[in-house]
Amino acid sequence: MYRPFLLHRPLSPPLAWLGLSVLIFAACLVGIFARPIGFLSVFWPANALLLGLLVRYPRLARPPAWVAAAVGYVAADLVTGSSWSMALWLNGANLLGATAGWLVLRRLDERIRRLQRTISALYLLLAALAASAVGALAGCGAAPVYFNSPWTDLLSLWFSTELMNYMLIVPVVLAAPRADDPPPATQEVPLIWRVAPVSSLLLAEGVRTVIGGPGMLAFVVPGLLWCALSYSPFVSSLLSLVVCLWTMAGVATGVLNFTPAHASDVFSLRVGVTLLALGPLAVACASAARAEALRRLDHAVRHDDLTGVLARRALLKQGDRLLVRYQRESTGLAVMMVDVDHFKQVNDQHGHGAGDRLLVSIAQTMARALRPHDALGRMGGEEFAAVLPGVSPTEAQAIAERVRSAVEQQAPDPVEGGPQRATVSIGLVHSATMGSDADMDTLLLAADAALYRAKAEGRNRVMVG
Ligand SMILES: Nc1nc2c(ncn2[C@@H]2O[C@H](COP(=O)(O)OP(=O)(O)OP(=O)(O)O)[C@@H](O)[C@H]2O)c(=O)[nH]1
Repeated sequence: MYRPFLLHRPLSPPLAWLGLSVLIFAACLVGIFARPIGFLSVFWPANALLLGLLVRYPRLARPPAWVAAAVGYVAADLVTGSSWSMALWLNGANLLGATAGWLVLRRLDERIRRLQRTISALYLLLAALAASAVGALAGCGAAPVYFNSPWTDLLSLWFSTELMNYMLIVPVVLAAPRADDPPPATQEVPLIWRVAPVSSLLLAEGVRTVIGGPGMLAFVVPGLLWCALSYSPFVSSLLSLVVCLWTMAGVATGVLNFTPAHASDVFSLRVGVTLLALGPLAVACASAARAEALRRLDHAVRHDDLTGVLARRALLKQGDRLLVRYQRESTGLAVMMVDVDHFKQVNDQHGHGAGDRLLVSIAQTMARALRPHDALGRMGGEEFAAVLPGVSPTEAQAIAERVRSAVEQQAPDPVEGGPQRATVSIGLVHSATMGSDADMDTLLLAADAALYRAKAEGRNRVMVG
């Protein structure tokens, strides 16, 4: 069964704001302890987490969220020994930066925000640029006051660090799976192909450790692209986060054989590494958009566009599959053909629109009366069919009777002047009575013959073939 990564059931807002405060506090502590003494941290996840959560959960983004985040930020600074004035200045800049990014993303269509559109990566870059620029401009004046360094140094350091954090962390928060996501397409991909993309990343890591030099920064790009084509945007952005942070850590510790010659090269390195992640992110978004379009197309092809039940061909295919399986398991299955009685009169007396509405409501009533694993389809016009797997002939008859009675008792058309009552006639056959070599066509023909008799004997009844 598909397990969501993040909780779907929404927390009550006060609890969510409290959680946000605690999360920001913890994220700041992580950033502070990763911070080289007296200067800003390279890894500062708090702002990107705040931006990601505000965009992902619009219900959270109300004034108390900013207050909660501010409490988390300032508390973390105070417990680690910062002065009040420094805590207020730097965290005011943090909040302003995250707010700028939120303003860019907040009104976008949900699918863009959830990285399921090709354009998502560019919007994310725009938001990250805005957030980093605003945060850096608001905070850089603190450099001469608290760090005894020129404000321009802090401007470039803050901007490049923040750009990296936003570009790497926000996609992970936005694309993390939710409980109501459609289950991922179940393609039968052999294990070796599933692990190959991530293995290629590990290989590239090994190769670039040996070769070194500035070009090694891009050695991981083919692996990241392959991952983006093979995995979800969530997994792919998580891998980009790990690879890019590892790149920075590898350069800082000397494991990756490349040392920036000047201070300005550090800025260039950070921005370059960040932008390396943009390509795979764009590919992951485009690939998610394509997968969704294919899913919709497949759904449209397999379902009847008026009633939403299976289309004829899809029902026959599913019936064939079920027949093979349940004949082997010896319980067999039943097939019923259902035809709406005197439907022509509905069209003639109430109009085609009322006829369409009646077909939709009958399909819904039948779907409710059937069991969840029964297959219901529209064969054409006002004729439906259902395949009932794993039932005895007696159980099948009870289900068919339940369907007939549910339609007879369904509420009248809510539109004034619409049809008040509808009934269906049902022809039913069971595979056990048809011989072991009966295929779907044979069962449908027999069910159709039984339906014909149900009509002949007065309609609104079930006849067993
Ligand atoms: N509104 C609507 N009518 C449809 C649709 N498809 C077929 N029909 C109509 O369904 C009617 C079927 O009529 P008949 O085959 O004579 O059957 P009936 O009136 O239901 O009579 P019995 O089946 O003998 O009870 C025709 O008038 C078709 O035009 C549809 O998608 N929407």
